[in-house]
Amino acid sequence: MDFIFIEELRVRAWIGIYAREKAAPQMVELNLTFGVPDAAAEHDDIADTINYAEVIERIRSELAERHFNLIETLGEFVVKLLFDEFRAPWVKIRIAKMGVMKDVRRVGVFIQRGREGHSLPDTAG
Ligand SMILES: Nc1nc2c(c(=O)[nH]1)N=C([C@H](O)[C@@H](O)CO)CN2
Repeated sequence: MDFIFIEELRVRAWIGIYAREKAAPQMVELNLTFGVPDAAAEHDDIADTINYAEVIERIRSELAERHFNLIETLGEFVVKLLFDEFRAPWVKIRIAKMGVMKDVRRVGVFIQRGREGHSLPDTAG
C-alpha cells in the first residue's frame, strides 16, 4: 500500500462545546495520511487513486456546513468520509484546535484506523 499525506491543512470549522464556539467558526488544523492502491503508480492514472485535491475540497465543504461539539466527533466524521466516499483502506488523522487553551499551542484528537477488512500497517509514519 502507498500513502498520501496532507500536512497542516487549515479548515474553518464549527466546533466546540461553548456558546462562543457555536456562534462563530474557528480554524482547525488537520494532518492526514491515507492508504491508496499501488496500482495508481503502476498505471500513472488519477482514476486509480484517491485525488487529494478532492479530499481537501470535500472536508472543507462538509466542515463549513455542520457543527460538532467534540473534536473527537469531528475526527470520526472525517474518517468516515475517507472510508465511505473515497474508499480509503486505512486512515491516520490528527485534528487540532489552535490557541483555545492558555499556554497550549494545539489540542486535539488523533485517530488511526483501517476500514473494515483492512489491517493497520505499521509503516505509515
Ligand atoms: N475531550 C474533549 N474535551 C474538550 C473538548 C473536546 O472537543 N473534546 N472541547 C472543549 C472546548 O470546546 C474547548 O476546546 C474550548 O476551549 C473542552 N474540552
